[in-house]
Amino acid sequence: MPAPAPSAPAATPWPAPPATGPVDAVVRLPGSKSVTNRALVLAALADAPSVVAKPLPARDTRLMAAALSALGSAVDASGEDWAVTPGRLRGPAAVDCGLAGTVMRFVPPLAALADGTVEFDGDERARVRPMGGILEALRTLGVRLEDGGRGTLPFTLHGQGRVRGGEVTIDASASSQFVSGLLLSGARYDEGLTVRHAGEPVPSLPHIEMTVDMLRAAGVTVDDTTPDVWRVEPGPVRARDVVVEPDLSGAAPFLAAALVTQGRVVVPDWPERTTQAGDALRGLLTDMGASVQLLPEGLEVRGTGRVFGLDADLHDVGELTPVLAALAALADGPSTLRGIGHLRGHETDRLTALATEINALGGDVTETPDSLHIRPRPLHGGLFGTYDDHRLAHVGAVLGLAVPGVLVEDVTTTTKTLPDFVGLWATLLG
Ligand SMILES: O=C(O)C1=C[C@@H](OP(=O)(O)O)[C@@H](O)[C@H](O)C1
Ligand SMILES: C=C(OP(=O)(O)O)C(=O)O
Repeated sequence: MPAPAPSAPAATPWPAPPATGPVDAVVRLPGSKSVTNRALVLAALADAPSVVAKPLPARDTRLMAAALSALGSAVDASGEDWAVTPGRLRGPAAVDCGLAGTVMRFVPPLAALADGTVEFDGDERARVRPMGGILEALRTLGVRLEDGGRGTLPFTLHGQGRVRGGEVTIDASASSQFVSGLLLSGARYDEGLTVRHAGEPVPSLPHIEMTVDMLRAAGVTVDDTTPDVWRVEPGPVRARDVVVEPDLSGAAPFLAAALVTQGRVVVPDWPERTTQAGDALRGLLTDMGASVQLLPEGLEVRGTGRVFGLDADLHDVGELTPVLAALAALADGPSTLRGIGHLRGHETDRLTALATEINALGGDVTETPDSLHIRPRPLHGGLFGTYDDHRLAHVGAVLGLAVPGVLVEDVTTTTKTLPDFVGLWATLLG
């Protein structure tokens, strides 16, 4: 087993800058994590070389590039666009998943096609993220795996160079990434793959739609006509150059700043149509009182002076919860964010982390197993814990716009999905 990364020395807390007036900024965001990591996996499985243009150059995507390189592809991630030349999938290899759900759920089904042993591990916190759906499915498909009976990282996978495929039934209520991961590699299994979900509803369905869309664009036949059943036919994955859309979920803290400061923020290149969960921000921020317009120059969000409380089911777009919770804590009225029990298996238990940290600044947040109730109260400064979670750092930054003295415990957690959050935040504030 590769040794887990040594724990980093304690970070120096980052003083979240208070806004001195309404923000008025154009914020250009790097590529979507979800699109980049799907594009990289598909490029490594493809029948010829391809280019992933405008990828996200951040920790999660660099870990994906490293994993695919370790398994036999040539991934040149040295430039602005990344070139992928697929190679014969092979072990022995060691895959560091970091804290990336996309790496820990998308790479094992691909590694099952490799010839040789592949060892998977990740950060300490990655070792408690749910993996059951992927590990059980691979075992059902005849892939030999050793996980010490834990059902989580670390584990060793013994690839045989091929997977017969067929049909698996899994419980994907903990993460849509179980389904996405299996579908992404399924066309390369001898008989293709049918994935059936049995259990509580699958979260983050737009992310599965993104997987299906990107597979179809690569020439794979996918049937998703029956709810909770997805079928990928066996066949080649066609090489195709992809231009990655900006990361719309990563836009959340910047757009939130427009509401908090009664300012204006424009995010260029916001796609007219997309499967990214972050697109739901248009409706959600409107519900919270913003004026939101898709203009030729990008998505424009203006604060109107009011921040309404929000009552919303975020089951499909859970990754937006942290920043919406920050806004809710600063709103004019109470909020209920529902359908988000699965966030307890994200980078950290986000429901407990959000309640604990907002309350530590004087807030009034209560959690149920799958929701947060947020009643705004005057907040005060203090240390805002980040739990290695990029989106918790975003929350500290948004609160810090309105509350003097917020210290974000470890702002470097943001490098999971943004190479330079602090720099972009400084641009935002002028
Ligand atoms: O497939 C993806 O790219 C993602 C799926 C979602 O995961 P869950 O279904 O585990 O929530 C989302 O929260 C995560 O940020 C990215
Ligand atoms: C849940 C998230 O990430 P991951 O891809 O690691 O699951 C997230 O980015 O909010």
